[in-house]
Amino acid sequence: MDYVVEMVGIRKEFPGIVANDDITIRLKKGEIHALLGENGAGKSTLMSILFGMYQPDRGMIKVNGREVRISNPNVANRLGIGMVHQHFKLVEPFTVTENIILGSETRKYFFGLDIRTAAKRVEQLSQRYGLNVDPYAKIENISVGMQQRVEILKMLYRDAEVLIFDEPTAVLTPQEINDLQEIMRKLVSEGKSIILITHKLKEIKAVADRCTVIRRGKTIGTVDVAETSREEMAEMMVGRSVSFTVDKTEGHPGDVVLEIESLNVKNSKKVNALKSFSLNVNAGEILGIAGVDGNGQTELVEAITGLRPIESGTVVLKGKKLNGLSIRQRNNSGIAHIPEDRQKRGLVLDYTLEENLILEVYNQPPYSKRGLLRSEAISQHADHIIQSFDVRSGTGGSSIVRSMSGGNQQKAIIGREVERDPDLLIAVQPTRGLDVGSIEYIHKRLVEQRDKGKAVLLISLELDEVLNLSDRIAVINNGELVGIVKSSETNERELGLMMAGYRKEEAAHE
Ligand SMILES: Nc1ncnc2c1ncn2[C@@H]1O[C@H](COP(=O)(O)OP(=O)(O)OP(=O)(O)O)[C@@H](O)[C@H]1O
Repeated sequence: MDYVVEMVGIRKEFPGIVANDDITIRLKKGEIHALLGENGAGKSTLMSILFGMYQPDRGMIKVNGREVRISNPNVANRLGIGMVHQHFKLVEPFTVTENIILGSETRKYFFGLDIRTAAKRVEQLSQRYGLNVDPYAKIENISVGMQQRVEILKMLYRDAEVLIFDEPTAVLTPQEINDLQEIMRKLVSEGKSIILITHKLKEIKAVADRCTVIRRGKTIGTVDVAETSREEMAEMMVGRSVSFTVDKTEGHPGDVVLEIESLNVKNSKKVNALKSFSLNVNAGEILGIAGVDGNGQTELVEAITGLRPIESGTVVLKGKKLNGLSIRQRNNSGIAHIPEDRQKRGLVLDYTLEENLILEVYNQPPYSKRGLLRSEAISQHADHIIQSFDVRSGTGGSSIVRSMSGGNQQKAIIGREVERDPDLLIAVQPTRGLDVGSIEYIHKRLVEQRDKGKAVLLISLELDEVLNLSDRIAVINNGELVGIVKSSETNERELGLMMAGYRKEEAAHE
């Protein structure tokens, strides 16, 4: 059998946890091979080993049939292995070509003598694989989807034959996801081989040939994707059957909790991002915002939470005007916020999990008394959240958050915010990067919040999630409210049209 990469019996231990415990995965030439596993199952660790960032404690790696030792990423590159990380590693003020040659530049390139030759090669690669990237564009001026293509070009420029994608669609819009899938198909049709880490079973069904499932550091098996259902893969992954729909009864909305009236807000480029935007969210309801990324959702959340100034209009929470209040004052007024960017806004990565779980309340009893932190209360609080939200990490509350898997970081934030018992819970992309088992769990917790009488404002780019979870859906387009629909009376098609700017009545006739 023609395997381009074989990883056999890989073991990797971190303090307090065996991240990879005898894992085996074999990649055939020209296939898209999905790597599926729960949050913290050990996928990123395994791929970091293949990319030379970690050394395995045990096990063997073969590339094109030859046993190799991959001591660092340069060795991986030389062996034809490239990786697109979850968080891109690009220099914003540089151009596409400059970013691509960075690290592989010869003296010639460095002194700017031959950027043009490099740009030409970038252009050729871009055309060959249908990437459509302008070699001279600056990174700061191109979309996230384009930036990802630059990362792909970086691998191709270094003649990578094996391409590792670590949750590549987590940051993409639905259209960009389709485009990326096309690109992947093109790459394998030209003889490249792909390992795709993803939690999205739909995507695995759409593009992958085979799928290796791991659970808690161990290989469960490798299956042929065409012959395996989504349910079967989910069950292999979490060890129990998983429901893909949200179980919820009819909501019982109460009084208005959040009142937004004629809100005008500018974005970072000083362009109007919200235009006379009005919306109410009631107690006991989940109101979902549906929209293509970049249509004002981020600015809306920032205006409510105090991260962005309001030009005009009002934001009122339970009868109290929030305009002009500080972020802390708003927090104390009853707002909890699960932010879009968990690493930048949600966590202090070099703090412990315990410390992260009291970020907004560390100065309040029972966590501090007469200016002193009370470690026992802080530990108990952390243990409670770790237990009830199934947050997995090496050494519990004392784990440094940076070392935790992305999904477990997210569960920690959600636990922290829900436990604050807010009147309004703003959840932005709450299940981004989470496995299906955790998504099911988080959805239940959000519905539980609703049933307890909280107002939940959900912002998600996953239309499935908005439809499944919300009671009412507000569609936003270009900073304006297109309309509000009941989720029980709409469907993906109608929402899609409204997201493109059609009013509800027009969408019905399209
Ligand atoms: N550098 C490290 N130091 C200590 N523990 C680590 C380190 N890297 C990973 N871990 C732990 O190893 C386990 C596996 O993590 P890994 O990131 O490989 O999981 P994953 O399957 O990629 O998860 P996710 O889907 O959430 O990204 C986790 O419990 C994580 O906390």
